[in-house]
Amino acid sequence: MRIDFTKMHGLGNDFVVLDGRTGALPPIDAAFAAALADRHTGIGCDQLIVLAPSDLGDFQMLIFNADGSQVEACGNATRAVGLLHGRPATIETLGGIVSTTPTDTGISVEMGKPRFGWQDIPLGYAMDTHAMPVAWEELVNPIAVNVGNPHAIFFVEDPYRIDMARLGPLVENDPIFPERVNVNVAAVTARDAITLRVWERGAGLTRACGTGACATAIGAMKRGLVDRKVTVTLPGGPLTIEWRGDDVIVMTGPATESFRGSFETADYGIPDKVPA
Ligand SMILES: N[C@@H](CCC[C@H](N)C(=O)O)C(=O)O
Repeated sequence: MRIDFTKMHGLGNDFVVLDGRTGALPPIDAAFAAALADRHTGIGCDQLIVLAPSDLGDFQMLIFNADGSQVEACGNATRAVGLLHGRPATIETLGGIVSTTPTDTGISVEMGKPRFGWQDIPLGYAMDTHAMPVAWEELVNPIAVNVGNPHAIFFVEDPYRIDMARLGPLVENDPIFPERVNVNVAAVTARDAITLRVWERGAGLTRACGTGACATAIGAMKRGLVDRKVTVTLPGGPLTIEWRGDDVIVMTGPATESFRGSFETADYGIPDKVPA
């Protein structure tokens, strides 16, 4: 079976998008997602995005990390899919309903409301996620913010001096985070500016992470370090994040289509059979 795909990115965080809104796709499992995402033997991407019909929104967006794990939210992919759709959309995700609107300055996304609180950890007690008394070498005292998916945010002097390739996986896979976690290292440089690098759960160091930018901005606001609207600059470029008075996070930034193509499912070990 031949399947069309669109290769897209948001600030260099790249996606393969499969559109199953009108025609059926074969079942997508973790092995298929990881095979497509492989940069040497597949198409290559940080996340595989699958669009499907929805009863709750205009359509549904399924998100798979490069390691094949299925996750709840992806900010950059939401902008990319908003661009693909070409007009305002409400999108069902595992993390909730998000909505996208094309604007003069890019695609704007209402990401929903952040969640904090207490996290039950496998050590037999609950921990306040606003200021977790834990450390991984120089990464200390994170705030954990859930914006559909889970993030730990560490405020540091210079994110580019942190050895993310070594410390990222240590934090991501620590049993204190039962669902694993996205690891953000951030420096507040002004009341409206943050510099950020993200080690993504299931994908490693990416050029940008939209939900990471949202969670980090909210974490900094919660700690009183910045105002309610900030520019978060990632290695791939800037995003604007606003925490509105109604508690909803709004992210605005660019999205780009790189190219379109098609592949044979048999080349990825997928049987030539579409569910009825
Ligand atoms: N790149 C994304 C986040 C993708 C999911 C994340 N790695 C997770 O496991 O939660 C973004 O732009 O938000």
